[in-house]
Amino acid sequence: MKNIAIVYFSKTGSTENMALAIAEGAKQHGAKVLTHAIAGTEIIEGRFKNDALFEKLENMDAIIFGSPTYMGGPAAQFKAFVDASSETWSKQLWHNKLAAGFTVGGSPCGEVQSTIENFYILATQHSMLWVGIDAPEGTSSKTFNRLNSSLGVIGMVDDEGQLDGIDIKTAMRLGTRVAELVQRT
Ligand SMILES: Cc1cc2nc3c(=O)[nH]c(=O)nc-3n(C[C@H](O)[C@H](O)[C@H](O)COP(=O)(O)O)c2cc1C
Repeated sequence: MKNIAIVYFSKTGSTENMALAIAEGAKQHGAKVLTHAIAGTEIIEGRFKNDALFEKLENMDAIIFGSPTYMGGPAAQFKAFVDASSETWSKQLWHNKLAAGFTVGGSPCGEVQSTIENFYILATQHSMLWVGIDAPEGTSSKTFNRLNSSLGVIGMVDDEGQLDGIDIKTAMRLGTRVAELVQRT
């Protein structure tokens, strides 16, 4: 059985809902999934510290990154995790693992793509293999990937902080896709 980790930060729950949908999609396709929500208690004097998590991540076949978009990029809590991965980077311990990413924003643009680009750079620094979104229902689908992202899954909350069901469906599909592709590695 292949192992997929989903490492994310979420404050008000929408990014977490996307993470859970990705996990569900991956599990339905036979993967074992580790979800890790970054907690404030893991950040000490600005530095993320969780050695046990990094040990587990070494044994994953794929790692999926998620954060809300804050001010046009990942939240500081997620960036703290990214910075803590530098030791892993120096040893290239994530070499050739699959990687993917997801974010949630509050605006149709909101510079949310920048957050996914940030994850992509993280993945390539770690020599990981990036997985974007495919279009299983065709590129003109109105019921999948409504924000038409290719690099990663993007959700947008409404004024009540709620995600659209299509965003959840797209997130689930990313989990499925990563679970399918990881079988080939
Ligand atoms: C400090 C802060 C900065 C934000 N910056 C952006 C932004 O640049 N672009 C955007 O589209 N949404 C922005 N938002 C909206 C959040 O991305 C949105 O509320 C998201 O659902 C929060 O995710 P969560 O529910 O997982 O905590 C911001 C929210 C906060 C609190």
